[in-house]
Amino acid sequence: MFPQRLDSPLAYDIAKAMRDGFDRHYRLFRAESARAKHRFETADWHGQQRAQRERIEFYDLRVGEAVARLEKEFKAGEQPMEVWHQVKLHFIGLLVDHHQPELAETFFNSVTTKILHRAYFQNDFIFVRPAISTEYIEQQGAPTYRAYYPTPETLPGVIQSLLLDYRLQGRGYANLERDAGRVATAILSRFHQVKLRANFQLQVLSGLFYRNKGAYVVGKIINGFTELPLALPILHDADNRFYIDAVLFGEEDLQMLFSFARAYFMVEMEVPSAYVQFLRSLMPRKPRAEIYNALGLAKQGKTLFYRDFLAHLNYSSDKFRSAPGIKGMVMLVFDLPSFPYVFKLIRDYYPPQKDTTREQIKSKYMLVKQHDRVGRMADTLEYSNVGFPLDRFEPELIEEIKRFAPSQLEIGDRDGNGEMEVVLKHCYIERRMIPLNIYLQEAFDLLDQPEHAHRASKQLEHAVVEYGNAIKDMVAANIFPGDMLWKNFGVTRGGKVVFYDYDEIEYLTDCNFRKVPAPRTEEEEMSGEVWYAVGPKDVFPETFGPFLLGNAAVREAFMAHHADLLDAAFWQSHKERIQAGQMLDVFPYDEAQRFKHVGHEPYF
Ligand SMILES: Nc1ncnc2c1ncn2[C@@H]1O[C@H](COP(=O)(O)OP(=O)(O)OP(=O)(O)O)[C@@H](O)[C@H]1O
Repeated sequence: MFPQRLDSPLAYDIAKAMRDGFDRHYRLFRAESARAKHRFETADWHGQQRAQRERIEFYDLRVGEAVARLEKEFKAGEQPMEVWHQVKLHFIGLLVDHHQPELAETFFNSVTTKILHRAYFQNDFIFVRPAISTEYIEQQGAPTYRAYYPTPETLPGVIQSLLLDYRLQGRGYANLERDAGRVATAILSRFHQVKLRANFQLQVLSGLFYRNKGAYVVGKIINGFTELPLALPILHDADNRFYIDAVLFGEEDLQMLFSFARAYFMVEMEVPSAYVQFLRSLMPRKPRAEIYNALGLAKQGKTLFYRDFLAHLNYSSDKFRSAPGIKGMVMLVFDLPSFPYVFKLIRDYYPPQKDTTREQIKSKYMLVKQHDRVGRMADTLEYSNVGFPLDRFEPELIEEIKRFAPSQLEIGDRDGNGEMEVVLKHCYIERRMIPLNIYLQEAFDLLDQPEHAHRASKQLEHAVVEYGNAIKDMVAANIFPGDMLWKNFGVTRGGKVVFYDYDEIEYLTDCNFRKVPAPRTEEEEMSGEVWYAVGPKDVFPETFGPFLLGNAAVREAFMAHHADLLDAAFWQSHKERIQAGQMLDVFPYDEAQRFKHVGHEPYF
């Protein structure tokens, strides 16, 4: 019910305290993101990763502080409905000229739902959809992007200015002229058969995107009606001078850079919605939720994801079902065929070989969230008490949840609107992929059909090579996947192989990689059992083969490219490298795209 009067000073004070709470959050978030520049300039790679990890916690800390303040100063939880109606309206008023109104609304929802009791948890009090528009928000003197208007002749010079406009301090570019020339050559070779139009221009976001050991210029080239997305990775050479490593062009390359399987960027932004709008023009198929996530604004990502999900439910009629593939021993996984995500519940009981607990599993998922995911570990969104319409579930799936995760399930009319809901106490949501075992099986099936055999053998080889590359990228980032069976990996739309089963994941540096000892007696040799003592963190890489390489074609491809994964020395040497403090680059683009491999010299 819309209040007739806005006359409660208390409601105003509560709204104001909420906005102050949000402003404090964004100030700290932004300051931490801004410090990424200095860490990049000074090659503080460990600091960069630590900050990426720690920034994830900021939101919950600030929500907790705001809740405590509202309870202490205003006894907010005891205020009647009339006051809360007015709080929301005052809050809207306070956001009129705000530069992050969508984030502030989400913050309001987080704080409000923590304070109001479940019976009160009504959509009237929170922002079910945005109240304030994010269109055309501008800050004087701090434009979201910069535009440059070169001709083919001035392009190298313009690119030099474009790079210098980021005002990176430190040891400077090793050879700015060379790099600008290479970038200009790459751009002109993309446009050499087309007429350059009067509006030919480069637009680049005014903040650099920092992650791990890289900083990225992100923008687009416009010519006539064509727009070509562009990104330039800036790295350090051995003398800590900067250089441009490659030019990434087009939506696919940008999607790789912004993949859900990578750590979040640090970007200093006054108006995040304007960044999202610009990035969306580069990757129109990427949901806004994922773009907010990639920018480190995970709570906004979650909010938008849930809104998209509810909208999708309204415009679809299929049913939630158990996900295709081999069932998990610790996770119960389901999906909605028309929706490209899976939902994962932790089971209440695990078979004896899974010596774990709900808390341990959650901590492994948290480890992955905070770690550099190197393009090989899917990000997860974590939800509590999430509701789904009961009539959209296959009855078998409800039975499965009742049987294997009863503690997580509640069925009832939570909103009192006459519609029965399935409420799941805790679940993870992640991008759906094709499980690698299914992908391989499809290839095996086709191998027997002469007209498809060639394509199938290529598919198979690609999958096996990518699988090994995925493991090696994780190794580079100090991750031992634990359970390396095919079924624990998925194939993305872009053909990348990504890991998604985290319950046995360990830091590589915590594992003990060993060779199987030589048998001392004939009985030991013949026993067929593990006769040697095995510590809890011992790993015997040479024993992986029998589980993975039963199929001859798979074995051949694997041994040709990744035989080193079966050798304890390979793992041990990486462990020692990491222990010595070295951090490897895992580039979000193909090795072949790097300038050092691109043969042609610049035109200039
Ligand atoms: N992101 C995903 N996309 C598609 N299918 C998935 C995804 N995540 C999980 N699955 C399916 O659900 C199954 C179980 O998932 P997961 O491996 O996470 O569970 P688990 O209980 O940890 O498995 P395990 O028994 O190997 O420990 C997978 O084998 C796969 O078939």
